[in-house]
Amino acid sequence: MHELKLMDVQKKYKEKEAVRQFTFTFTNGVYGLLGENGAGKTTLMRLICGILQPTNGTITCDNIRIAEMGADYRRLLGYLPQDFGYYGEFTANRFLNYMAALKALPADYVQGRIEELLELVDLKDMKNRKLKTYSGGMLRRIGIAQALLNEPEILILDEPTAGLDPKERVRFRNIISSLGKNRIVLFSTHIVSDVEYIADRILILKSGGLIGQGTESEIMNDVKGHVWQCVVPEREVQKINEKYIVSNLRNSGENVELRIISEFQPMNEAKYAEATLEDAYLYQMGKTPASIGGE
Ligand SMILES: Nc1ncnc2c1ncn2[C@@H]1O[C@H](COP(=O)(O)OP(=O)(O)OP(=O)(O)O)[C@@H](O)[C@H]1O
Repeated sequence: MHELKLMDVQKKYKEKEAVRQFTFTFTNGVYGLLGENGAGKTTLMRLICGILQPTNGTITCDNIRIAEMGADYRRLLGYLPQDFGYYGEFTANRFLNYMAALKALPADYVQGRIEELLELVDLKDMKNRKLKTYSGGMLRRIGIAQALLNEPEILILDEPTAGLDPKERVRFRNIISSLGKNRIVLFSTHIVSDVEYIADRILILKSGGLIGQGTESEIMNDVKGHVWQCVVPEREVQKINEKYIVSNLRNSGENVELRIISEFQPMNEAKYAEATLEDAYLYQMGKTPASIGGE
């Protein structure tokens, strides 16, 4: 088992601070990195993969700086970039063989490994079809398969669910869950339900800073008692929206049913409601970025 440690990691692009004071230690398990577009997820992942160098701070694997480990670190790593490129004219089988050659994997190992991976991502029957005929979900699954060719112990997946339909999301979740048992799996998303159930720990990134982290129940605990439901006339909605975090809003005749996140009862008629992970995320997003660290 490896220990991947980020200590006070900062990445600046000229004046833009894309990642700030990021401190966290990863060990085996599935980590869901949640944040809106532009939060710094891709930058953080590229730093972890050694494609970008931090402006400040250190990234170590088992107490050795990853920059010093070079090829030894790359051997541990599997990466699915957000803008994962593929050749439409290649069949899945040919593409995986090509990627295996780029990774300089031994030929006698490759064919068996490709068969295993095609089985894992449920594309065995499609292996001789050209990638240009694949759906978005199938391409993402082939992307995961190529990242797994070298049996990585650290697997980084940048927005692996982008563009997937609900059925494909479920399939993806099942694949990820099975992978987290004996490696570090870090995947990013801006969709709360992607991290539900499958991430052992959730990391919430806002403006480059880690504003919250924990298991799903730890993250939910923070918002418990702060979620309220009430029905108000439509004309009051705008005022409430300006004052509180409104996590949901549903028209009901002349009135509107609101779900409000607030540490205090927002109005006398407001009733306490059961919190969801979406509420917890919005509650955390209300906080300002500051490094809170974590194990
Ligand atoms: N090469 C670059 N030069 C300058 N600014 C950059 C560069 N790459 C990213 N940024 C900026 O850094 C911030 C973080 O970007 P990043 O791509 O890491 O976020 P993200 O959370 O992955 O977002 P998305 O999901 O939209 O890709 C953004 O404000 C982005 O505009």
